[in-house]
Amino acid sequence: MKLFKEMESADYEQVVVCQDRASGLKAIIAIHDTTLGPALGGTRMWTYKSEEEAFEDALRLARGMTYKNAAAGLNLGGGKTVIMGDPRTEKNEEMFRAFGRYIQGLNGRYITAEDVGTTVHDMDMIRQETDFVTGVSPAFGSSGNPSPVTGYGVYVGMKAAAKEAFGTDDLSGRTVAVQGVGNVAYNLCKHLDEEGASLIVTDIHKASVDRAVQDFDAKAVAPEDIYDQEADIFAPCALGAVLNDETIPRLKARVVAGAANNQLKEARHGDWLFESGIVYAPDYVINSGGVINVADELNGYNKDRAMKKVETIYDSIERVFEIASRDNISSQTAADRMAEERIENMRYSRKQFLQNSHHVLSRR
Ligand SMILES: NC(=O)c1ccc[n+]([C@@H]2O[C@H](COP(=O)([O-])OP(=O)(O)OC[C@H]3O[C@@H](n4cnc5c(N)ncnc54)[C@H](O)[C@@H]3O)[C@@H](O)[C@H]2O)c1
Ligand SMILES: CC(C)C[C@H](N)C(=O)O
Repeated sequence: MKLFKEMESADYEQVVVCQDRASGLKAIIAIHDTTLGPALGGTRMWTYKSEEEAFEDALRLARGMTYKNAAAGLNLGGGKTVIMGDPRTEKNEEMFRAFGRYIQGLNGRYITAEDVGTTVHDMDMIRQETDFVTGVSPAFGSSGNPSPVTGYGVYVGMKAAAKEAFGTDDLSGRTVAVQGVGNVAYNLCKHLDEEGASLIVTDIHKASVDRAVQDFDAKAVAPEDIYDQEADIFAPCALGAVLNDETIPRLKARVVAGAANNQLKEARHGDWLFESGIVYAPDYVINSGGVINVADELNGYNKDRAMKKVETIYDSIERVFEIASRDNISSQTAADRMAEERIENMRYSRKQFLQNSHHVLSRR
């Protein structure tokens, strides 16, 4: 990979490579854009096949956070970290503390939180070395694990997408096929089950599938078969790039609405969904509940305030569909326009020099 060329292509600001031999830390912090404020985005720990794959993931996810935070109306830019390693076997306290020190060295340009492979406990270790971490234990006055709130936000956004497709946001009697029943999707399934939806689930970990079958009377299918299910809604809640040349023709669902980041393999797959009449809830809009929740910590966490803001995901999804139908463009392009417009407007309105500018972190 030609790093500078890649950074130039989407105008990334900074990439920080962190290495600590004693703990085994190998981390890449990617900061995409800080026009709106410090870059907030989680830390993913994953067994990447190569360094190149890790860099690509960090860059893509960081850019996604810029759009997510902008579309959610947060005064935050976008960034993300990936740690190379197996989250089940290669974690240790020293690793997260070394990582925390690197974050502290960025002096507030980047704030972290959970993502796939990291937990509240990991954030607590990072917190020992830096002020710039969210999603730590509630005992510290923090919001804790963001996944239940992300799951609730996806549920709220799914209702808005259902309204667009079926004329009603009532999910009772609907069938939802869920790919990956991990932290977020388990919580999503809980809300769907309570509303009376039927669930079809899959996961590469049998224990996760068994839990959903037992708790929600879900039907289990093999990971490869999830795209072919007779369902009203397909909810991708595992990893990215699952909407692609091979899978889109297999979908029977009228709605795609799920938690995973970077669901479209390429931008043209969003156009394809649009042309096929499939209502797609753009990933970074529908899955913004977690970041909305942890961002509230920067003002001193208030759960009611955070949840009220999470409810606005319904309106944001509706707004995206309005723009899409007004301009005859895909929902993904509409969401991008909405986010880019906000960033450009703020870039303009913040152009005056101020000696003591009001910074989100100055309230901490
Ligand atoms: N946790 C959050 O608050 C949050 C916020 C926004 C977005 N997201 C995104 O949502 C997704 C899920 O996050 P999570 O925190 O629930 O992670 P998680 O690791 O708890 O859950 C992901 C699940 O997907 C399963 N999985 C992986 N590959 C699969 C495959 N090919 N087929 C079927 N199942 C597969 C895993 O076994 C796991 O159970 C990720 O893409 C994440 O980036 C999470
Ligand atoms: C809670 C977060 C700051 C990040 C979350 N993993 C996301 O992708 O939105």
